[in-house]
Amino acid sequence: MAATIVIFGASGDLTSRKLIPALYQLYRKGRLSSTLNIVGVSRTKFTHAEWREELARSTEKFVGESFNSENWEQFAERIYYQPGDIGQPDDFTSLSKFLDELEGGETCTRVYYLSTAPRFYQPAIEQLGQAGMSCESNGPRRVVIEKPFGTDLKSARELNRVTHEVFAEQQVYRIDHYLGKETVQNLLVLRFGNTIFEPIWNRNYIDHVQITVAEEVDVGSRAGYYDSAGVVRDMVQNHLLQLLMVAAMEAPVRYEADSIRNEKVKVLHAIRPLETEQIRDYTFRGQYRGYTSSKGVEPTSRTPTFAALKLWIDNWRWQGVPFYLRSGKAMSCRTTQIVIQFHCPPHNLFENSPTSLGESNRLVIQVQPAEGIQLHFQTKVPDAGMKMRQTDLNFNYQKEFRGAIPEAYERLLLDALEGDASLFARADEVEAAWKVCDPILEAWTARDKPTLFMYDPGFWGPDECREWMLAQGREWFDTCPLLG
Ligand SMILES: NC(=O)C1=CN([C@@H]2O[C@H](COP(=O)(O)OP(=O)(O)OC[C@H]3O[C@@H](n4cnc5c(N)ncnc54)[C@H](OP(=O)(O)O)[C@@H]3O)[C@@H](O)[C@H]2O)C=CC1
Ligand SMILES: O=C1O[C@H](COP(=O)(O)O)[C@@H](O)[C@H](O)[C@H]1O
Repeated sequence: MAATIVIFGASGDLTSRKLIPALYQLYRKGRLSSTLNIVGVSRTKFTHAEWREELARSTEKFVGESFNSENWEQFAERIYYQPGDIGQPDDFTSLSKFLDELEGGETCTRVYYLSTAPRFYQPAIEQLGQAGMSCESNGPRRVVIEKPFGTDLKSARELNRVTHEVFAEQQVYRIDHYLGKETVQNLLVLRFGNTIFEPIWNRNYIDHVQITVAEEVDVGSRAGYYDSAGVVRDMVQNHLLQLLMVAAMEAPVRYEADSIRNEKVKVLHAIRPLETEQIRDYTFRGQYRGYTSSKGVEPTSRTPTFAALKLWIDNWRWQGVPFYLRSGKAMSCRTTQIVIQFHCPPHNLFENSPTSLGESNRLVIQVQPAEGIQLHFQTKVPDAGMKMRQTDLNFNYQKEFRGAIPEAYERLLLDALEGDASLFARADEVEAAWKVCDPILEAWTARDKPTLFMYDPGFWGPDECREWMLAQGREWFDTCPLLG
């Protein structure tokens, strides 16, 4: 079936940096229908040709060597631009007419991608409804909504309510680009496509799980947005909780959107709610030195750029196993990793048997940038009695498959066009994620809020966070992945 993707926020950063490069890569790989049209909408007065020229420049910059100008010219023939303001109903009438003419009245899949500031999600959805553009009489109609989906539980519920007045839930694709990352999907394969991991993936063998999303970059040019959001809204509510769900969920019955999302949301429901008096013991907030000098940030800002949480999942599998989540900007290196830390052996047979967690088995899932998996285990040192040493088995995606790892947006855009919502968040899922985060956000802004610890850029967050872990007999896995 023919398809049209309509991008609201056409002149914006996400469109030029991620969406169009991803669509171009899909085209280059022959994965897009030859009848796909791409229509950009924003207020800037581009002609079709001007927008194509802009995109040629940005796409060349962002896809690097894989850019081919001949190929681009063919791809660009299907790119159109329609100026429009989300606040103007007439602009939706004109857009609807333009799309109908472009599609020639044929049955056609339409995907509306909301890549604008979050305050425009609700009006854009309402306008699409008023213009009759969600009606599926001439083919499927879907809406992709970028993150953040709300700023707390109340606003997320309201956005869901408004969305559901116009689109049925199966038409709604709430994006979290971490779910489009190859290694996150590989975690599903690791867990449910093998027999050896599932029997040990529980409280009997696992001491704790660490999920780290460390960024080397600071807030950069997004300081204005970031200062009102902070790390919990920007990273924890979405990306970190998604990683936690995939690591902790039960096996879905089928690889199909609702089976997967049913299991994921059960994990969120099982997270023990943090009582106000526990927030001080179970959460940790930090800010990198120099943050308040960034352009767009209040000099007195107390916005956290670093967070660490200790969460418990109250179910049969995970009882007694803490999940540590940590994320921060301006840290030592860029790394997203999930560490499954196994218990020490129950009996010390050898002279230097592992007696600390740091020496016992550990499975490290490197989500990015050195995509891969490492298993740390003990081996005998040759010719040295029964002395042992920690070593690892190392699977590296790039070495194994010798191809570039596709951008998350490639997979997600293709899935949205094909109607597969498995890697998108469902309404109840985003609300349940806010239910986990709201008490933290409230306690962190209350009068007697916990200390905001400072850290130097280029480190693993505040020293006090390391000490907090050590006091629990555990250590953060502070290792930058080896690249190349
Ligand atoms: N950039 C990124 O890396 C990421 C972004 N996101 C999310 O994606 C969304 C877009 O982000 P980003 O591209 O960075 O934002 P930008 O500020 O770069 O772009 C916003 C876009 O919205 C358009 N716009 C603004 N007002 C209107 C209006 N009244 N009617 C129609 N269009 C309008 C702007 O164009 P014009 O002024 O021409 O109208 C522009 O194209 C945000 O929700 C963000 O949170 C999520 C993850 C990463
Ligand atoms: O959604 C966001 O994600 C990016 C990090 O994404 P990654 O794919 O580069 O890991 C983060 O920098 C940004 O603040 C946040 O809004």
